[in-house]
Amino acid sequence: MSEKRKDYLSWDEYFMGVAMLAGMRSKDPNTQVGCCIVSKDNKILSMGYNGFPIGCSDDEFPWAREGGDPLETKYVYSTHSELNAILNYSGGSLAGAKLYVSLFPCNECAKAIIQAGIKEVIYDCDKYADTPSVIASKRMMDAAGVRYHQYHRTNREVKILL
Ligand SMILES: O=c1ccn([C@H]2C[C@H](O)[C@@H](COP(=O)(O)O)O2)c(=O)[nH]1
Ligand SMILES: [Zn+2]
Repeated sequence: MSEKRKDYLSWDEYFMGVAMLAGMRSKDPNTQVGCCIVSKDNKILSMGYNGFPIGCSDDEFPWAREGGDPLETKYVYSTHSELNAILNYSGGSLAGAKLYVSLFPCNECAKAIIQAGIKEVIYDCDKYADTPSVIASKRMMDAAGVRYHQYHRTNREVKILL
């Protein structure tokens, strides 16, 4: 009898891979963020990516990062991947869940994560670690007992023909 496969994805690879795949739906030209929320017993509960709210056209609202008028930048309109994933969940409580995300959550997402009862955050990139937003995020998650740690990249290449 043949043995079971040995090179299957680990749970972390699987969930971070799903988060990264979700991020590939983002229309943000600079930073695409994906998120995957998982139950304590490793079941996927919800996913999300950064984008504009329903009814706010990707073609009409601005994707710019800078400009004299804040109303002409994406920041005042985009819904973050973590918030989308939390809001996309229609199954009841997310208490005790884990959240995989490709970018460290900002302070606004940290508030939503804490209030949803999510207990663990696994993130990939932390490129805004020095900003007040991420410093505040870590401060709030520390105070609220939300654990966070960086995903350990395995450098496994996953090829999917679509
Ligand atoms: O917690 C977060 C923080 C940011 N995002 C999204 C919001 C924006 O669409 C991009 C960041 O764009 P930059 O050009 O790198 O400033 O990331 C998120 O989804 N979650
Ligand atoms: Zn955020």
